[in-house]
Amino acid sequence: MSLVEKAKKAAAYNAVDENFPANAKVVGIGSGSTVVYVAERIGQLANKESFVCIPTGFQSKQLIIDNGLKLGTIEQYPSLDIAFDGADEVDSQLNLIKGGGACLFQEKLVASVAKEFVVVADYRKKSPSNLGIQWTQGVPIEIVPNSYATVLKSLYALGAKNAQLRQGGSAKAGPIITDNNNFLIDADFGAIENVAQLHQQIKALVGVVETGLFVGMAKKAYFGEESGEVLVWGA
Ligand SMILES: O=C(CO)[C@H](O)[C@H](O)COP(=O)(O)O
Repeated sequence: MSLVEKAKKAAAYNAVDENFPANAKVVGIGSGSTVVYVAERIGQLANKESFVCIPTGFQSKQLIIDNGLKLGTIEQYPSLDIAFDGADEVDSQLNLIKGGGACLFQEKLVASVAKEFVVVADYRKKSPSNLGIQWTQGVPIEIVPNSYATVLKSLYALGAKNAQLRQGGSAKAGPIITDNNNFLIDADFGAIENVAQLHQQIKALVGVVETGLFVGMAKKAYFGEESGEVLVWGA
């Protein structure tokens, strides 16, 4: 197992071991490569029949099923005891950039209704100061497909240095389609001075479904370090 992979696993296992509520009934499972280890660890719990897991997308749903966990929907369970998810970048205030894996909207929906939201990541995700320094691919923004041209134009007006419709690359000709049948834009604003304000400005654009800026939502962040230790930010 590579150093990065070991770091992801250590962060995920620690986060579950230290935060999983004994009497949890509804648990959010996020998306990405680090959350794979969250689902694995939760799948090892002796009481796994006593709670239901809510996914943040297709991959997440498969993780829940593959680990023998009970699958539920956010429509059935609109309030969660805890949610775990990865991040693309985390600042010291626990603001996040998310959506690198294109699961943005459902990830925010699940996190927004969880009593506790715990982030799991490897050492590369820590921002030295502002968001946008470590993750330079741009802020992911989920949009209604036919609004892409107007939203792109507006993002440049808001100060984006670069904004691109995310393409499927060799896996798909044309833009990526999210789990909610939307498009994604990645907008690079450089180092973000005011995360909350930028989120509000982008969110106000017609056609924007949700931004990948998660402001003041996470309670804790667990980082697997290169040394093998786990660093915890937050309460
Ligand atoms: O936001 C996400 C998906 O949209 C992921 O949580 C984020 O990209 C982190 O992924 P990984 O754990 O693979 O680094």
